[in-house]
Amino acid sequence: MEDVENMLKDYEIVREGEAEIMIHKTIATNEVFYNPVQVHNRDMSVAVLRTFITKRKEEHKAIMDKRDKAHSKANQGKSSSPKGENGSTEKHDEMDVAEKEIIKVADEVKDLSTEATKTPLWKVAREVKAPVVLEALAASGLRSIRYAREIDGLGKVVALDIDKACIEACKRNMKFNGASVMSKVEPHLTDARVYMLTHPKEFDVVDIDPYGAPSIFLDSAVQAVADGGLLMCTATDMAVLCSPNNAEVCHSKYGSYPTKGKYNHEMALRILLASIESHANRYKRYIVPVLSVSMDFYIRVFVRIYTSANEVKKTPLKLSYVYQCVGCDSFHLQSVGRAVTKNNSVKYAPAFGPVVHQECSACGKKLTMGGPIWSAPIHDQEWAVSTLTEVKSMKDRYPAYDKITSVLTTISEELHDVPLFFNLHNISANVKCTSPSAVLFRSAVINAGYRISSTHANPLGLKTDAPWHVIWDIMRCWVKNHPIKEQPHDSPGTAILSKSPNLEANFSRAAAAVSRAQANKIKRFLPNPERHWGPKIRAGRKITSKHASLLGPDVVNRVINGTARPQDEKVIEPNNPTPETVGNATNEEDEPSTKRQKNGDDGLATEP
Ligand SMILES: C[S@@+](CC[C@H](N)C(=O)[O-])C[C@H]1O[C@@H](n2cnc3c(N)ncnc32)[C@H](O)[C@@H]1O
Ligand SMILES: [Zn+2]
Repeated sequence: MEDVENMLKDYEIVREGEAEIMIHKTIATNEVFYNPVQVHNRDMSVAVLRTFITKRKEEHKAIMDKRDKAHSKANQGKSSSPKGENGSTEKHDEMDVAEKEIIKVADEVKDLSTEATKTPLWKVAREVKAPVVLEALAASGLRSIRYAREIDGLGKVVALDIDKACIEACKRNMKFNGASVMSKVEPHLTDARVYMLTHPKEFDVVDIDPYGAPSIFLDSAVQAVADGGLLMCTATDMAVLCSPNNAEVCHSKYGSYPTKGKYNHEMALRILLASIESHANRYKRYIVPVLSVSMDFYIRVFVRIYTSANEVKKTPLKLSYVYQCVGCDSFHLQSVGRAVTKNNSVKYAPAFGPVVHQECSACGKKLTMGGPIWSAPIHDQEWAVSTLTEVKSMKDRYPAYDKITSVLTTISEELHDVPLFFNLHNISANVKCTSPSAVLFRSAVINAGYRISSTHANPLGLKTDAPWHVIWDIMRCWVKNHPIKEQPHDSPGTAILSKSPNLEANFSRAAAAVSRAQANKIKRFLPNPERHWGPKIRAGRKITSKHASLLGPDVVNRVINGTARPQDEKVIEPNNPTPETVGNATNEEDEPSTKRQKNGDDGLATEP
C-alpha cells in the first residue's frame, strides 16, 4: 500500500475517456510520449472502430442470410426434382442446383460488402468473431486502454513499442486501469515492423500512430491486416506531405510529389492513400478508404484492406497526376490508367495524355506536375454518416465530442467524387477583385448546372465538378459588376480577364447554396484546441536552450534546472509546422481563422 502511495506521488493522473494514465511529474525526462490534443485523433479512432464493429456484424449477417437462402433453395430443388430411373444423374442435378445457387449467392455477397476474399461461403463461421486490434506504436498505452475499456465487442488489443520505458509505462497504466484492461491488453516490447511481418493477416484492426511519417511501417502494416480488416494510419509530417519545398523527401517516403495548391491538406491525404495502396498491391491486396481526415496538425486515414489480384489491376484507374498552374489556381487531373474493353474482357492500360497544354488555358503560365495521388473517393459516405450518428448518440463518451462532430458533419456534406478543391479568396486574389460571398459563388455554380460543396480540409475551400473555364467565367462576370483597378499587362489575372465569358453567370441565390449544417447553424469548424497546440517533441529528446523560442525561456530554464512543474507539460508542444496558411479572413461566422505558423525546430515529432 505504501509502495503504491510512494509511486503515485511521482505521477500526475490524466483522465481521457474512460482511461486513466500516470504521467511522470518530472517532465525533464520527457520519457514517454503523451500529447493531450491528440484526444481528437483517439476519439475519432474510437468512433470509427465502433462503426467497424457494427458494419462487420451487418456484413456477416448478410452473408449468413444469403447462405441460409442458398441452402433452403438447394433443399427445395432437391425435394421438387422428379425421381428418375438413373439415381446418379438425379444426384448430379441436385448438386448443380445447390452449387449454382451458392455461387450466385457468393457473388451477391461479394457485391454487398465489396469483400473480394477467397473464403468460401460454407467456411464463414456462424458467429462473427470479436475483432482483434494491434496498436503498433503504443507509447503510454493510453489508446489501447481506451479501446479496451470503451469499445464493446472488441477482442484482444495487442500494444507494441520498441522503447522499454514505454512498455513499462504501458504495463503500469494497464494495472492502474484494473483487471478488465489487464485481461484484454497484451503489451510487447518489440519492433512493430518485425511483429507485423511475422503475424500476416492476423489483426482485424491495425493502428499506426508514429512520430512524423508512417512510411517505414506501411509495408508490414498492410500485410498484418486480415481480409476486410481496417488499417488506421496517422501522418504528422505535414511539412513533407504538403510542401513542394520538400518534394524530394515526399517522393522518397511516399512515392509522390506534392504541388503548390491550396488543397494541400487534402492532397496529403491522397498521397498517403496512394502510398498505402502501392504497398498493398505488392501483396495482391487493395484498399477501400472509409474515412480520411485532415485535423489539427496531422492527417489520419481509415482504410479497409482486401485481397484480389483482379481488383489490383484496377489501381491505375484510382490514381492521378495533378497539373498545377504556377500563375493562377487552376489545376487538372490526369488519370494514370484507363480501362480497355475488348470482346467482353476488360484490360487496364496506361491512360492517354497529356490532358492539358503546356501553358495554362486560363492564364498562359506553366504547369507543374505532382502526384500520383489517390483520386478515387477518400471517404465512404455511409460510414461518415453512420459514425456521426453513432457519436451523437453517445455524446458523454467522447471528450472531444464538439471537434469530432464538426469534422464528421463537414465530411458528410463533402462531394465525395470530386478530388481536391480551390479557395474562393485565392481565386479572387488571382484576378485582384473583392471576393463574392461563398453563398453567391455557390449559387452561380449551381445555377450553371454543377455541384458544389465545402471541404473539411479548409474552411474556405470549395469542391465542385464545374470545369475551370466555368469557374473563371463566373469570376469574369463578377468582375464586370465589381470593376477592379488596372493590373500589370503580364499578370495571370489580366490574361484571365482579357477573355470574354462564354457563360452569363447567374448569382441569384440558389437554395442548395447553403449546406444543411450551415442552415441548421451546426458548427462545421472549431478554433484550435489550445495555445500551444501541435505535435510534441519526440519522447526522449533532451530539452535544451535551443527550444526556448518554442517553449518559452521560463519553461526551458525550469526543465534544465530540474524545477519543472506539471503544468509545463502543456507547453511542451510546438506550433504546427505546416508550411501554408489555411486562410485568414472569413465571411462565414462559423468558420474561424486557422492561420498557422511555420516552424523549423529539428526536435519536432513531425520532422522527417
Ligand atoms: C507518437 S508515439 C505513439 C502515441 C500513441 N499511439 C498515443 O496515442 O498516445 C510513437 C511511438 O512509437 C514508438 N516506436 C517508434 N518506432 C517503433 C518501432 N519500430 N516499433 C515499435 N514502436 C516504435 C515510439 O517509441 C513511440 O512511443
Ligand atoms: Zn493559370
